[in-house]
Amino acid sequence: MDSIIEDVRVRKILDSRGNPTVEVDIITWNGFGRVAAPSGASTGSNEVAAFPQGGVDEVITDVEDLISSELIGMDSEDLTDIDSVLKEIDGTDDYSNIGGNTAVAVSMAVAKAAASSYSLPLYRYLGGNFKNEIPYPLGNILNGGAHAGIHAPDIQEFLVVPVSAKNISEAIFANVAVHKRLKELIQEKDKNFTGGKGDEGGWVPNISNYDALEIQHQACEEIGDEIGITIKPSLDLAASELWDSSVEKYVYGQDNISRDSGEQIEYVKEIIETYGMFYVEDPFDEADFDGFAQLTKAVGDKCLIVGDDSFVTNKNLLAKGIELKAGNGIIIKPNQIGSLSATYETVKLAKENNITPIVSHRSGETTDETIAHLAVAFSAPLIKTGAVGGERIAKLNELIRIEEELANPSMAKFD
Ligand SMILES: O=C(O)[C@@H](CO)OP(=O)(O)O
Ligand SMILES: [Mg+2]
Repeated sequence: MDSIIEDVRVRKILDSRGNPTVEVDIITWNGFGRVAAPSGASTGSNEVAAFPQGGVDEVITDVEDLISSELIGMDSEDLTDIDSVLKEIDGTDDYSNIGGNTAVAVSMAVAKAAASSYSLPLYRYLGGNFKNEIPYPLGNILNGGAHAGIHAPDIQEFLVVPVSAKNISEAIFANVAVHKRLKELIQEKDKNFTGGKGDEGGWVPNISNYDALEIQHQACEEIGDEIGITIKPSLDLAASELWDSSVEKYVYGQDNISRDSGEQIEYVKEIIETYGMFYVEDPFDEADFDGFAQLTKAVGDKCLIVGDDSFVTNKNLLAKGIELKAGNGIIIKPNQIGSLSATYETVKLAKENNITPIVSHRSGETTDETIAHLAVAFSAPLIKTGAVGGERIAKLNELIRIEEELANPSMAKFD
């Protein structure tokens, strides 16, 4: 009774890029859940459709009534049933009628409302009482590619992980210390740098990919020595954005260099070895499972090789990746797949096969903090959610609050 859905409200709100997105409220007899959907700029081609053709406005005018008439009276605890109902209402394979962002916001808001109906935080409702591990934050310190303007490095994300931090506060402040130091190092390389930032709050300088890798490494070492924590560099190459199928090459415009698949493998391998990369996401085009497999075989024992656009949080694509050994990590973004139940199934399959799940934000975000709860509930050892910026710190600060609530908190362990 406490968790029966009494009302569903959908509204149009702003995201961090100034684009419209949906926010959903689910009201139960004794609870309330609110979730806003994020959106990507470098999206995988197999992601579900974010919105119907008419965009967020169509969701508000047509879709809201359809959803609320079906969901009112259902029990918010029956999430898999509710996710099936949403799929039925939509009637397509990719949520192109109601929008994957609408579906996922409803799905996650239903889970939050169920948790709230029993006065539980979401991470505990989903993960149970014994959860006590906090994920390490992957902080974004320099932005390039589709998250930045022209003359930025081609590599999309230069990230850092404070792998020996003892608690989340130490971890988060280590990341921002690197972010701050990096600004000083950029100013030495790019005399015209005005302090500009990209979509995820990392700096956007006019420097080469090589220079960016060098100062990323330097900033990690310097801050690590100063505060006594090991901080490791990481990358998201978002290589589908670099792949030009007409010439079958990865095009690095900022460096004026193109690499074929074999050269790309060598290039990424060399970067991992030279800089001691902890984590490398999307080093190849989303369809190049063979490239992923070769790199994983060569350096997968010392670096996480992570699929984002290749897997799009889809358990069937992950199953193919497992079979081909195309990576040892998977990015988890609920809005790529359109429901919390499907997200969970993918996480489960990953864990059963020793594939590390990394819960992640999108480049277009809101101040919604739900993914912080998901990362704890799923026992994901890493969360990728930026280092600075209101929509990024919403998740990081929530992790500080969650850690405070846990009985015997510890940082996550890597298997
Ligand atoms: O590629 C990525 O991993 C993400 C988030 O960092 O970017 P986007 O949301 O633009 O897909
Ligand atoms: Mg990515």
